[in-house]
Amino acid sequence: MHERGRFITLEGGEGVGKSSNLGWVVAWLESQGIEVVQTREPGGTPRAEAIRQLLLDPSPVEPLDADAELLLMFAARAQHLAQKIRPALARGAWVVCDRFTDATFAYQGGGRGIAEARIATLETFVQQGLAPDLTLLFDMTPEAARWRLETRLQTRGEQKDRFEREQTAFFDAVRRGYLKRALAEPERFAVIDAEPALKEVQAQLASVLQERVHAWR
Ligand SMILES: Nc1ncnc2c1ncn2[C@@H]1O[C@H](COP(=O)(O)OP(=O)(O)O)[C@@H](O)[C@H]1O
Ligand SMILES: Cc1cn([C@H]2C[C@H](O)[C@@H](COP(=O)(O)OP(=O)(O)O)O2)c(=O)[nH]c1=O
Repeated sequence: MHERGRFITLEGGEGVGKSSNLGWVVAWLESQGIEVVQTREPGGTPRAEAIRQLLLDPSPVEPLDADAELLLMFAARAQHLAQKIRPALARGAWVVCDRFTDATFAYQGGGRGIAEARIATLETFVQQGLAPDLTLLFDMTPEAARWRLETRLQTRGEQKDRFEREQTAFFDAVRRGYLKRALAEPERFAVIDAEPALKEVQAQLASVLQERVHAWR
C-alpha cells in the first residue's frame, strides 16, 4: 500500500479542454472508490486565489515583471501545498489539480523566457521533492485551441485574462515547453490528443487511468 494518496495534474495551453475534462477524471476515480480532492493552480485556497487575481488581472495600470510573476506563482503554490495538497495526500486522499509546476516551466520558462535552472531552484525550495505521480498533458495546436477559447469567452460574456491576451508565438512556445517536459519524463506524462470530440478525448483518458490506477493499487 502506498503511504500517501496519489497526485494527478492536468496540463496544456489555453482552451485545450482541461476544465471540461477535470470533473470527468474526478468522477472516474471516485467510481473506483477513491477519495478525491479537486483543485487548481494558481489558487486552490482563499489566499492562493487572492494571488491568482493579481496574476490574471489584465488591468493596464502597470506591467507585471516576469520575475514577480514567477515568484507569485510559487507563493500561491507554497500556500496551496501547505493548506490543501499535502494534508490531503497525507490522509490518503488523491489530489487532482488543474495545472501545477509544469505550467510554470511552460509559461514562465517557454513563454516568458526565464531560464529553466531558476525555475528548478524554486521548485526544489517550495516542493521539497513532492511531484505529481501522473500528468495528463492535453495537446493540440494553439490555433485550434484559440477558436475554442474565443467561443467560450463569447458564450459566457467573459473578458480575456492577462495570459489569454498573449499572441500565438507565446502559445507556440508554451506548447513546445510542455512537449519538451513530456519527452524528458515519459513515465510521469501521458500526452492526450485534445483535438478530437470530447468522447474520444475521454476514451484516451479512460485508457490511461485504467492502466495507471490498476498498476498503483
Ligand atoms: N474535445 C472538444 N471538442 C470540442 N470542444 C471542446 C472540447 N473540449 C472542450 N471544448 C470546448 O472548448 C472550450 C474550452 O474548453 P475548456 O475546458 O474551458 O479549456 P481549458 O480549461 O483547457 O482552457 C469550451 O467552450 C469547451 O466547451
Ligand atoms: C499554474 C500556472 C498557471 N499559469 C497560467 C496559465 C493560465 O493562463 C493561467 C490560469 O490558469 P487556468 O485557469 O488553468 O487557465 P485556463 O483558462 O486555461 O483554464 O495561469 C502560469 O503561467 N504559470 C503557472 O505556473
